[in-house]
Amino acid sequence: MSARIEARDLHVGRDGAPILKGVSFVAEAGVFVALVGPNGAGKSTLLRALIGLEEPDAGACLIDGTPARALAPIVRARRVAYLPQARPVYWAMPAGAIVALGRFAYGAPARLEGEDAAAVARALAACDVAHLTARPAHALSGGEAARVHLARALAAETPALLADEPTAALDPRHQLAIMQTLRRRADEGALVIAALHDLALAARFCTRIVLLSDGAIASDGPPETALAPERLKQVFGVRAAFLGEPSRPTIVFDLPEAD
Ligand SMILES: Nc1ncnc2c1ncn2[C@@H]1O[C@H](COP(=O)(O)OP(=O)(O)OP(=O)(O)O)[C@@H](O)[C@H]1O
Repeated sequence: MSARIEARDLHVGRDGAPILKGVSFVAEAGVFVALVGPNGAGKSTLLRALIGLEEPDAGACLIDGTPARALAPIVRARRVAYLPQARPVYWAMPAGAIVALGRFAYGAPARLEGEDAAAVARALAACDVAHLTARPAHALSGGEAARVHLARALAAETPALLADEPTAALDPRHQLAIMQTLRRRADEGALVIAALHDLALAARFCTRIVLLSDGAIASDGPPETALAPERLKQVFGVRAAFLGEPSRPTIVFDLPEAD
């Protein structure tokens, strides 16, 4: 399994306003990258641009060396799975059918067989949603729906997986289980990039943190340097104290003291 995703001096704007202002980075197979930053920093825009859903104003996004927007959607879908931040479902589709969509790019028949069925079963188990497959997707709880949509992305078993807030709305047990699953995917050779707000989870499970601030990379490296307290103060405007074992950190945040 190989995957390489690259942004080269990427500029993306909307309605004449710049959102990403010269983002450059390369991520390769076998790494779990956390993309973190304040609300509005540009994390979702960057993930969308990396897979070709945003047209750069300047610069480029490359998937395995090819501009993302030049890849045919079916080819791109076999290389990169994407979990968007917004996942609305307005109709009574069974949750199991949503997960099965993860095999669509491989031409899977409506009634899954062989490797397609096995991949879906693995994803259902990883996201603890096998008991929900017959339920209509629009009638799931927020966390159940989030896990079903992640299972859809995991079922594709692509060399790269880009996930926008995969742990949002999840209870603590499922947050840990999902982070473990993503970590395992990377250890097995996939490239995983996840936008995350929980910095303690990011520091615990990811070996590389890309900290985005106002459309640019403020730091990029291992958790201990990319999430150093002075960085967090600069970027998030909070005081941060790391507690506990480095392998299982807890972070306590405080608002800055009044001058
Ligand atoms: N369709 C749009 N039109 C205009 N501006 C937009 C649009 N979508 C996003 N933006 C702006 O682009 C900036 C980056 O948004 P983006 O969703 O990428 O941020 P984010 O880092 O993912 O934020 P969050 O943590 O809140 O999910 C924000 O200022 C946002 O208001």
